[in-house]
Amino acid sequence: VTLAQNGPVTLWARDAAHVAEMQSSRRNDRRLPMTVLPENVSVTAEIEAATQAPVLLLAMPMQQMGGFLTAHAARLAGKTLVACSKGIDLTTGRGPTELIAAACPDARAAILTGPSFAADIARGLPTALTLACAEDCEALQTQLSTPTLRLYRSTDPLGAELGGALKNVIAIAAGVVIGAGLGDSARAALMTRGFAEMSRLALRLGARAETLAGLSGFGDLVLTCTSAQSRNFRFGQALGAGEDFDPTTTVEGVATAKAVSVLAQRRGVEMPIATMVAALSEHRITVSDAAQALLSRPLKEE
Ligand SMILES: NC(=O)C1=CN([C@@H]2O[C@H](COP(=O)(O)OP(=O)(O)OC[C@H]3O[C@@H](n4cnc5c(N)ncnc54)[C@H](OP(=O)(O)O)[C@@H]3O)[C@@H](O)[C@H]2O)C=CC1
Ligand SMILES: O=C(CO)COP(=O)(O)O
Repeated sequence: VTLAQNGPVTLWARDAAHVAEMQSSRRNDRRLPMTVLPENVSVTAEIEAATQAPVLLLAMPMQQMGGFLTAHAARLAGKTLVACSKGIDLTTGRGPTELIAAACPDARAAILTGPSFAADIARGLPTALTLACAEDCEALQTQLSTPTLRLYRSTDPLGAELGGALKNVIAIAAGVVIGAGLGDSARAALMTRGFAEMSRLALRLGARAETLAGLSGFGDLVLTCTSAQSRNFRFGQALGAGEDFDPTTTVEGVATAKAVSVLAQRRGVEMPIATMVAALSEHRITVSDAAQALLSRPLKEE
């Protein structure tokens, strides 16, 4: 919706019935209710039509991306593929740009990530994001920025994608704290120690500290841990309150917590909060046992 201010946009979706509905109503009531699609957004179910452009934005749940890339690898060769997903693929332990590089080595991989709710961007509210690509991406930065969507460029896609993936895990923990009535002070402690463990893993994997401190890391951590608009936060809140949560809602932090626990263990990086979130999401531990386990860790220097 926001990119349509820069020129024509083609929106592809996999479900032909949903596409027909969007073409006639000019809205995506299933996914982004109340938003009218601008006239120069054409909606199609034909992947051929959607892959004519040189720049393609991939916006799907992380655990679906590997299958999509493999299925359409031939069509995606030579394109600039901008991942908008946040997470770590459970099967391979890879982030979005690493998945793209593995499935489509001839494509240019970039990631667009940072504090932003789709509904806010569509309403034209001011938003700032990180656009990261291993190569120079100044032209792409200009192409994808709009009067209300301000992109900062980075040459550290690994750091950007790890920040975006890991903040969802900490947001679940923040939601648990609030849902269980453990208080705002506990949430602030979890966010800070969460940021410490996000940075510890990311730096070990080769990311840059300044990327973690930027929009894609710290920025998105703050948004997701403090807003009830976040699905990861709300999922955690339900978990903390012992309530059910709609299983069809995309909650990226659940699979990512599992993937992170494996990755951290393999690399010998301590990630106590992510490990607790993985255990809580799988109901292997109670909220009070998780809180107790975190509080009783040996005292250390900050
Ligand atoms: N929503 C937000 O505010 C933000 C989301 N993101 C990230 O974007 C990613 C997607 O999230 P979001 O759009 O909110 O999730 P939703 O669950 O709302 O929508 C998922 C979309 O992906 C489509 N999809 C699912 N599986 C496939 C597949 N195998 N092939 C093609 N399309 C598929 C769905 O199609 P269908 O309708 O047919 O099911 C749907 O259009 C996540 O990684 C999320 O973290 C990042 C920033 C903000
Ligand atoms: O990534 C997001 C905000 O930057 C969206 O968060 P949720 O997926 O938790 O809704």
